[in-house]
Amino acid sequence: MTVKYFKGDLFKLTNETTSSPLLLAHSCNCIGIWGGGIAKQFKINYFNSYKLYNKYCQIVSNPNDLLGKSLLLSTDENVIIVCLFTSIIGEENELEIVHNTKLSLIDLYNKLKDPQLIEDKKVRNIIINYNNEINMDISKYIVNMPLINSGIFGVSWGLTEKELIESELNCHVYKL
Ligand SMILES: Nc1ncnc2c1ncn2[C@@H]1O[C@H](COP(=O)(O)OP(=O)(O)OC[C@H]2O[C@H](OP(=O)(O)O)[C@H](O)[C@@H]2O)[C@@H](O)[C@H]1O
Repeated sequence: MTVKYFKGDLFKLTNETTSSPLLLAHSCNCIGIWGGGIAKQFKINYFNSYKLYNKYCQIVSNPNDLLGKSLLLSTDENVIIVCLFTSIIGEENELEIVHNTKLSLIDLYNKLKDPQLIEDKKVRNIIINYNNEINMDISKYIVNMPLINSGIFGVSWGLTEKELIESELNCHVYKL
């Protein structure tokens, strides 16, 4: 679908009011660490959500099972954090990470379309209510993100961008 670019810090969005639920997405490893890059900022800003993510990763016996999946986390604010599990811990090659990105975007789309798949109860209710408002038109959602995969995961942006364009989601990309 569409990819639009904006200049600046992703977190500045949290000062604005939006008509749709505020989704802030980032690529995550599958071992429960938000240790560097923008993930570290998520950990500082939303520590309770970090604990949910960490616990979720610990419960899974094999981190491979998370690859290509998404996880929606509630926050204490009006923000939903979207984790895209695109790499276990950054050791895969670019094409593998990009493939996992494609799958995790499909998983996110499916969760928005069918909120019963959403693990977090608070998020599930927000999505159910908004879906009623928009008559299940998932194109009304905006997935806000930085240049995912292009920092610590080392993937050329063009490869990730192609997957965003080919996905069924509208993405807004914030570029520092
Ligand atoms: N506030 C902000 N607003 C907008 N853009 C911002 C920003 N802050 C940074 N950026 C940019 O955001 C892009 C992505 O760069 P990042 O390196 O973060 O992410 P990535 O997707 O390559 O990698 C994921 C793994 O990084 C961590 O790894 P560890 O835990 O240390 O293992 C995680 O946990 C994952 O596992 C780069 O263009 C940064 O300039």
